[in-house]
Amino acid sequence: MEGTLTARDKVGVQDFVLLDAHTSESAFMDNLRKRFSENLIYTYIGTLLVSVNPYQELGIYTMRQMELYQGVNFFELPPHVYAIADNAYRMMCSELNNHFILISGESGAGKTEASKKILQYFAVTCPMTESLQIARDRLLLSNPVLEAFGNARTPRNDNSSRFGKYMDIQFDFQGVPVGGHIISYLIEKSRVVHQNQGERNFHIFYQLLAGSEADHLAYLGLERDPQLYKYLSQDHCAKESSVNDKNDWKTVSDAFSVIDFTEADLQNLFGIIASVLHLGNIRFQEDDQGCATIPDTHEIKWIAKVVCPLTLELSVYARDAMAKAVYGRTFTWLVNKINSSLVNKDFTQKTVIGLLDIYGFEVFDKNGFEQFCINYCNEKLQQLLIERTLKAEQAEYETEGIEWEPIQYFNNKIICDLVEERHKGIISILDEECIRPGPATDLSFLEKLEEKVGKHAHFQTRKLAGPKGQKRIGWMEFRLFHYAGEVTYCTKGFLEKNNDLLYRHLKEALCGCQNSILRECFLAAELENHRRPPTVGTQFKNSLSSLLEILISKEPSYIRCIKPNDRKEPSEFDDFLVRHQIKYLGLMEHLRVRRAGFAYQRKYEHFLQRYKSLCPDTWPHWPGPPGEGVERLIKYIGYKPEEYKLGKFINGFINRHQPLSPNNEEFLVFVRKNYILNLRYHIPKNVLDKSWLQPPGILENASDLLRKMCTRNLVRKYCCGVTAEWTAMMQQKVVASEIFRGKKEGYAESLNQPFVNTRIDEGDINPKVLQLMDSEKIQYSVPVIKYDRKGFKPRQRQLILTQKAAYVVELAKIKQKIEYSALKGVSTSSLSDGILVIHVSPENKKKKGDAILLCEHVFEVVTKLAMLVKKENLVNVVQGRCRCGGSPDGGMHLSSINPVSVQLRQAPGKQEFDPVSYVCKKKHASGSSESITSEDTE
Ligand SMILES: Nc1ncnc2c1ncn2[C@@H]1O[C@H](COP(=O)(O)OP(=O)(O)OP(=O)(O)O)[C@@H](O)[C@H]1O
Repeated sequence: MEGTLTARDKVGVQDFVLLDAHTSESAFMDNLRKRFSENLIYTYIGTLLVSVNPYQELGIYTMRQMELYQGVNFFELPPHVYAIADNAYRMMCSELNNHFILISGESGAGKTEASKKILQYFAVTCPMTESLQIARDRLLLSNPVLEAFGNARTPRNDNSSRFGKYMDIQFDFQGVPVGGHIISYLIEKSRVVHQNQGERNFHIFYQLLAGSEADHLAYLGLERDPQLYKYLSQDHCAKESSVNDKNDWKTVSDAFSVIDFTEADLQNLFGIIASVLHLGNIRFQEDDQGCATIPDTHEIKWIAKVVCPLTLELSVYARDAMAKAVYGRTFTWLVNKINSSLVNKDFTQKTVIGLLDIYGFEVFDKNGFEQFCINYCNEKLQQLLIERTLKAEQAEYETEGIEWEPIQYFNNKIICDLVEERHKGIISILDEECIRPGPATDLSFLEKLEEKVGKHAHFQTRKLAGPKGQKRIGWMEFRLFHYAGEVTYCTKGFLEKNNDLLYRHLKEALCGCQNSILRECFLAAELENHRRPPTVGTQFKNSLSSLLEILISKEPSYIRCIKPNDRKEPSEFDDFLVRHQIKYLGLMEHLRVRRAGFAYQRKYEHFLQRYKSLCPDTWPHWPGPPGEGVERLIKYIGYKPEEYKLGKFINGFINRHQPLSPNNEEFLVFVRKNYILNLRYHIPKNVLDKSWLQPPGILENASDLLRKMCTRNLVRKYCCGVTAEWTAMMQQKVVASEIFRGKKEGYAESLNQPFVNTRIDEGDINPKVLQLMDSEKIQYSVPVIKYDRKGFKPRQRQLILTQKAAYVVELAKIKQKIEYSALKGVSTSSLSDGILVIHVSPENKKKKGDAILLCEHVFEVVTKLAMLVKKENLVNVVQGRCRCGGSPDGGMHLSSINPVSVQLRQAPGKQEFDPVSYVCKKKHASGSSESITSEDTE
């Protein structure tokens, strides 16, 4: 096989494993350079693909090329990113397991391009049904949208991803791509308010200005020139970009329409983008008391009214913090929105191929908190690579009993621990500094680091470095010796960025704002929650740990991208730069492991299936055990003994159901170890998760015991986490189930909506009212009821209501009309009409009548009302619609309703009852707000 490969590939070797001088870095470099100069940018190390960015279009991504690689055995064609994609896809289809492709390399090395090529390959070559074309288009078109909002120009890359991206492509049992899911990691929010020399803000700002219609810009209060905006003009080069913003705007706009964004979504989204630009242009002046004032309120009218007695410096900080928070959360909203358009609603089992395109290792002249996070992420991914290749491969040879010379490699776990270890690592120390009382500063954080990790071999500061090293480290800096090289970080801004705080009153303003995207991003519940949110560092650490969990349970493929020069030039191969990347990407170590082992490793069954036609004894069918068939086949072809090795697997496998004996002993140990090791990645996550890794026959008893232990543990954990409020809510849910299960529409959907204690409170009403508000506003004084476990508390609130908000008034009427002792029962219809009727005692009825409510949370309100008056049995779920008068067809009988039932008298007979339209009609008739008070109706 090797011979044919070499003959076909005249330029160097297309698999580094075939290099004679496989330990020589120079030989590796020569091969890479030689191939690059002939525009052969791809080379394998076994199944790992090394890709060198050509910085030019090479014509190697055509339809013809895609067809060529489709379904062809991995080593039969020259190396290509399509071969990696195809291989993962074929394995997924034949072995029905999940895969991921990890694409790594430094900024500008070609990761995003590689992931796009893979996505295109699947889109073109996978089987497709007409109805699923939309899923495919959405997968493809999510890219330009995410790039517009998450990418920016940096000195290293005109289209640099400033967020990490993991995308799952889901396939059905026929291998058709049917959906997807994207997880984003740590978008670089600081870029919104500040960019270094030669860099730009996120593309979308420039695209909107360059491509949007003039009247759209006017509507947003924007001018076309980016230089007019402080957040876009810091580097004085916004216009000289090689990026074509106008064209890109068109692409992005077209993409939006495919991925399910409504006009309203887009209006809100670009309203936010415009607001961020206006926000950046707000200037502050100091008044006599040292407070900041805003001399020119022109911009404010485009955003909102903001009044705050802050100093000049704090005002600038607050403005920028707001811009960052708004952009960051809008980006998360965007990813969620794209996900909802990619979701596949058919819940049959899917297999997935995940694509991980995450920021590469970064070393700038000045490195801050962002670089610290990015490089920590790269350390974690290197750990994964070590675990899954270097370590795993060596362990496998050992298990298989194949002769092996251990390979030395640097295990970077020590650096991961330095950063992430609980209570001891840099992130914990930073968190402690962020929350401790007293004046914590970036400098005090640095001092804490020196005190706590000063002795670590991979950490250094100016104070700790000897006289020689001192000059190269500043007073505010610390240095980490990463696996990829040393990086000096400036601690300035670490505390602020890790805290990522937003003034409460700004949050309040955002919670109540009219833009529905922002209202989704800034929930009122956040203001009520007084617990400190996890810091950015801790959130990032947790999300990386979840990412690794996702990856570790899948079969890996790797693409290592290399950047040939810093000037984005085609055909320029900078030896120094490339050598450095080869080193830190661990390519030589990887090659040594692959070379010491065997380049091609397959299970006996798969090998035999693929090559059985080469030997008359195995063709068309080998009757015996596959291992023996392979041996026969290989001897027939004429391989020398040193050219192949057969693993032990096979004898043990055959005798796996026999009692323990030397024949199967090793196999059973291997199976046990494998199962336990695998099990740790498939442990159920919560008490409802009933999944469990299928055990091999010999481990059924052990697996059963383990499962019980695990369930007990999860139950204990669950019980420990149950609060008094939660218990109370669960009791309410049980009552709700007794009342509604099987009787009322929408009950099943209501199950996962939590009951809350303060449903009818200021916080709840205001956003609702605001949402419903239209131009016609009326001042309205209304008693608002707050109910909690102690009972109802009336309050008087001055609210601004519109007609459409009248249902709030309806709800408020209860208090005016009835006392709880008078409550005799509650009725709802079996439909999802949101209507409930509260029946009162006959004496009360004379005065006030039953109360009819239109309410969004019927299940909750009815349950709580019933429990409050201890009359669960008196809840009546009536079949059919609410009708006035009699109800011969079984609808809800409302004839007992007294004065409030003016509407009933006005709408006699069996007409449908609609409180909202009634109230609206009534108001229109009188033309005054009083017309909808209960006094009036009486
Ligand atoms: N296979 C390729 N063929 C042609 N040009 C390429 C290829 N790969 C990358 N490039 C060029 O290099 C540029 C940078 O590549 P890309 O954006 O993929 O880098 P990256 O590794 O994702 O960087 P970052 O980490 O900054 O996001 C691309 O915009 C494109 O111009």
